[in-house]
Amino acid sequence: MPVKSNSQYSLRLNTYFDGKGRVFPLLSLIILAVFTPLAIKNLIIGEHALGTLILIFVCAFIADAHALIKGRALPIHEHIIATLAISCVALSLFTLGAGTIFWVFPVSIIISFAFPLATSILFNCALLLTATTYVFLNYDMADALRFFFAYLLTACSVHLLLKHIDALHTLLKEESSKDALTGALNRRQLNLFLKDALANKVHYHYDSTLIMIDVDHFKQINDVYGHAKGDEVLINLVSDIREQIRETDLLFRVGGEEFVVLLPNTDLKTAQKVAQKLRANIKSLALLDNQTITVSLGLCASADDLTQTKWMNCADKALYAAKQRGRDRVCQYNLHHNRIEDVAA
Ligand SMILES: Nc1nc2c(ncn2[C@@H]2O[C@H](COP(=O)(O)OP(=O)(O)OP(=O)(O)O)[C@@H](O)[C@H]2O)c(=O)[nH]1
Repeated sequence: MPVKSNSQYSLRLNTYFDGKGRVFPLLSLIILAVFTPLAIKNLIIGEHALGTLILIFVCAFIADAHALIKGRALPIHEHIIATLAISCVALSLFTLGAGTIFWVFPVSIIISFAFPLATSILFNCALLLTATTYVFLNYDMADALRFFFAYLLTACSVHLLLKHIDALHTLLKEESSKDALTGALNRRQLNLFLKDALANKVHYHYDSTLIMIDVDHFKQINDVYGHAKGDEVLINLVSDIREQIRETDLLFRVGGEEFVVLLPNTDLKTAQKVAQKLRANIKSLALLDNQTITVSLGLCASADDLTQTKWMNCADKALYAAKQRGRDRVCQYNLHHNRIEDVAA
């Protein structure tokens, strides 16, 4: 199994772990500080079942938070933790009485903040039904309805707030991953994906190839047609490259008119064909009225003992050679012989 094979549109987003996951460890500290003394108090006053249940809930929450911080799989399923939380509230209501009803609200908020949406809705409904039933059985219908709507209002407000935070988080993550002009991925993303590609090579022997692309004489295009036209050329170039490559290939903008295409699980031979196809296609595009646009390309395939920096440097050297040898061509860095070779058209 490769480490990652994300399409560039999915990026490396995981809202639950990136967004709510950040709240989870902090929440676990608050839970530890508030609920541990409460559990001990219950054990001291003889409410052993309740005290023990609260302690189990705290331990389960801390165990998951710890795993999350360490980047490991969560040892306790979220449904178990949410069930423990609701059981604590239900047991305290039915053993200690109505005064403990106030715990319903923080527990509802903890469930909403800590767990994914489906779990949050499911367990909030369960908590709402349990607590409303308690109020109805011990008071009257009017109080039960009052409680029902107060809870509903709280849960819906928290849900709306979280939805808004999630949307902002996703937007922020997308914006910080992409180049604002062309929408190609940025250099930060490149470093992450290079790391994955090299790990795939070492652990699973999957070859990946880097293609570095630089527009020829781009300064001249800016000088003759203006900066705005230059921008338009870059935007069209990116959308054309995207059309030519596979969904799983990744396109990055690493400089003004310099781009990198990372072809995961692709050997050098296939990458040579892709590079020549990109070069020929860009040349055939009518991006400017009276002038053909050409690009130079440098290739380098992954290897076991390669670092990210060396990989980029070798592709860059191949690109530089393509420029030196007359532009509008593809060169590759041969890591076995440490030399740069022309790639036949
Ligand atoms: N329109 C536009 N131009 C940019 C952008 N970023 C960088 N440039 C321009 O790209 C040009 C790059 O010029 P050079 O590095 O000299 O390279 P070149 O003219 O393409 O020449 P070779 O690469 O040697 O073929 C510079 O004039 C930069 O101002 C951008 O976002 N938009």
